[in-house]
Amino acid sequence: MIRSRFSGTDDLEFIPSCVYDLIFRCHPPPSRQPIPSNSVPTLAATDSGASAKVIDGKLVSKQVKDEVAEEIATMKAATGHVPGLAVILVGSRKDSQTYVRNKKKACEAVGIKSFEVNLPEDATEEEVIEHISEFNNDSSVHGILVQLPLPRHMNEETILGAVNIEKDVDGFHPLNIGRLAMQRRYPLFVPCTPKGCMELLHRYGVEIKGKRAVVIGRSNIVGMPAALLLQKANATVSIVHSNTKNPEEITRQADIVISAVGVANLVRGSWIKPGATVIDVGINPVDDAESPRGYRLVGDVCYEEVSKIASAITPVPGGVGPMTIAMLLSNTLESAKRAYNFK
Ligand SMILES: Nc1nc(=O)c2c([nH]1)NC[C@@H]1CN(c3ccc(C(=O)N[C@@H](CCC(=O)O)C(=O)O)cc3)C=[N+]21
Ligand SMILES: [Mg+2]
Repeated sequence: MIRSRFSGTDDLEFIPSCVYDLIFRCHPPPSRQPIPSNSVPTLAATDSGASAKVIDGKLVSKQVKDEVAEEIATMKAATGHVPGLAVILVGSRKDSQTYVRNKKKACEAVGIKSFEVNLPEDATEEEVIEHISEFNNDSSVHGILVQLPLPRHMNEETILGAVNIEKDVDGFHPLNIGRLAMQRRYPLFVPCTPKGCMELLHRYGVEIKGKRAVVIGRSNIVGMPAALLLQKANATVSIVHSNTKNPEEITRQADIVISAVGVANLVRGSWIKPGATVIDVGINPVDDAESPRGYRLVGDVCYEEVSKIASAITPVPGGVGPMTIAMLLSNTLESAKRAYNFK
């Protein structure tokens, strides 16, 4: 054990030297994939009164999945190996079960082997960590995802910190987050939802450098990493949160808005600068007797109003959600490529 250079931060007071190397070694920046020839068309500015271009997350996620599937086939032919993703689900939340089932299906569709562990709500932290350790030591597993939220008696940071950072395809390990926050440093993995937002901006040709961006929400899994990614892409970034005095006024300055707060229809037309690009991460259930499930999903953004003012907007569903899963598959492939030294 060696002393870390972070004084006063208890969590990082003692860290193994191999981890220390990983923090301070400058990991090469991820290679930018070229925009494929079958890519979505570049956005054109819309006239006032016209409606915004729809940023189609379903379409882009399909493109990403096709690219991932093709690379996996090539890797399998060359190395004999396929990527493996392990998902750990604790408890029996219906929404979490649905997400995990969808992830499993998505893995199968692209050729990723999936592993699943289901633990009861009253499982102990130690049990969860035991399973994580097993997957850490299993060379056929390249990605480990602990479905969130965890039951309340568990310490999220302890559990996420037990994942080998080289298999942390969610990008939630404190060391991967730390590197995301550092200048000229790169994490081994970027969290899937904010990465999906950036991928949408990239594939739709939205310029980020020098632009004003506002992120609404500061969660560990979306808002905070989204703000860091936008800043790394050279935007000027503000974060609007529950204590912000004038959220509407600040958001109206933005060329790019990413909203991730979980409040249905919070962002009204009056919050948006004409021509801005709006990425809606919210997935909020609202009662709807006509829908087969008894509810439907709406975003944080009042689509009716904002789509008349923005130049581009993601729908809910069919926007960021499908991209989250596509980025998870892409991160898992990247991890396997690193493990087998396959370029
Ligand atoms: N360790 C961990 N990693 C996660 O990435 C993670 C998590 N925990 N916990 C929950 C959130 C949420 N999340 C979504 C994934 C896909 C859709 C998605 O595909 N949504 C579809 C619709 C889904 C529907 O219709 O029910 C859409 O927006 O079009 C949404 C949300 C991943 N999360
Ligand atoms: Mg994620």
